[in-house]
Amino acid sequence: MSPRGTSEELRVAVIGTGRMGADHVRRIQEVTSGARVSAVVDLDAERAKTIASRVDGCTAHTDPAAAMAAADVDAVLVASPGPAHEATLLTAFEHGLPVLCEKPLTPDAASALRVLEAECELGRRLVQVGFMRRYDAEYVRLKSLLETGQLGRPLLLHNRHRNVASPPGFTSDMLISDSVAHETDVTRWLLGHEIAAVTVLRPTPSASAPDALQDPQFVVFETDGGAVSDVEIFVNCGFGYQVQAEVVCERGTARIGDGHAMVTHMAGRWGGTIDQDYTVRFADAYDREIQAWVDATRRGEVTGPSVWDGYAAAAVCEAGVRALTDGGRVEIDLVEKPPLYR
Ligand SMILES: NC(=O)c1ccc[n+]([C@@H]2O[C@H](COP(=O)([O-])OP(=O)(O)OC[C@H]3O[C@@H](n4cnc5c(N)ncnc54)[C@H](O)[C@@H]3O)[C@@H](O)[C@H]2O)c1
Ligand SMILES: O[C@H]1[C@H](O)[C@@H](O)[C@H](O)[C@@H](O)[C@H]1O
Repeated sequence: MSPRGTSEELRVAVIGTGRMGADHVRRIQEVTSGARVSAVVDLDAERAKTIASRVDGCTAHTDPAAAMAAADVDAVLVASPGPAHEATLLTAFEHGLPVLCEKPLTPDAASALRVLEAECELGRRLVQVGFMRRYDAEYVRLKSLLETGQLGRPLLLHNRHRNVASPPGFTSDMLISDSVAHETDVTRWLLGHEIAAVTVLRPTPSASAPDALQDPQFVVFETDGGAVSDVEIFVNCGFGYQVQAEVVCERGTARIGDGHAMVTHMAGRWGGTIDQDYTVRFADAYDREIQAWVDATRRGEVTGPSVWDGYAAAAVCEAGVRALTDGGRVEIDLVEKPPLYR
């Protein structure tokens, strides 16, 4: 039963129908069971209308609050840009609507903390944050292996995060706040530690990077559990979308993301293909993430990455941007974890 109690299927309002939002509309309609899109919202009215016209009975809006007030909306999927998330989340709280909020929860620690305080005020979780790597089969296997304890204590985590090319308007700060946001969550989730300090090294930028973009960057996290996690972020690597992780433990190592699913031998060469973007590399993870959210919401539960995870990631990214700008090592000071998230 849906939370508003009127429909067997979860009726979802998708807010922001750009690249991710449009893909999630398709996913909910064609892949996910137990849900349908009943409303879409975009500041661009034409865009909202075009996406709505693909779905029977779906209404188009330009104002998120109007969509959330509609009687045929049980839950909200937020896929607008990060700076718009706080206002939408607070409105969803007023209506008691469960939310799947694309990363980042919000772009900075202060706004993330306001969302956290508002959810604590409600006294129950409503939000799952879209850190979809937690639903990727390879990451899940790596996490399961670490949990068996066979490899011993994790000492180091090496992450590589490469995009073919950065979109227009992508800034040096965004390599951290938009891209490394994923590795802040992966580090916290895989190791079960909070990130206590961050340092960012700046190699000479690639000639392929657009003007003035500091690309690549090398980010080093120190965790409160004594581990070190490093991230190569390179968003104009040109050749493919690559996300890799290797954990070095006391008694062995484990590595994912080599993309060796199929190896071909032909014309004097051997090798395979490399995915070109996240919609392909993480397609299965998005499918599982949205299905898990729909299933939990229909049971009246909230699972997955929480507002606390979103807040911690925002605080680490903010410190990372400061480390990039000012140089040196920046410590992260989180508020005490509220009981709602323990
Ligand atoms: N999990 C992932 O791997 C992943 C991948 C890409 C993007 N994202 C996240 O998804 C979100 C959207 O990214 P995108 O690449 O689709 O962006 P986009 O720019 O393609 O689309 C954003 C859309 O939101 C609309 N919009 C802007 N402000 C709005 C508001 N206040 N209310 C309603 N609509 C509004 C814009 O008109 C646009 O159509 C971001 O938070 C981004 O970080 C996550
Ligand atoms: O917003 C996108 C998205 O989060 C992708 O998963 C990541 O690889 C990109 O670097 C980022 O710009």
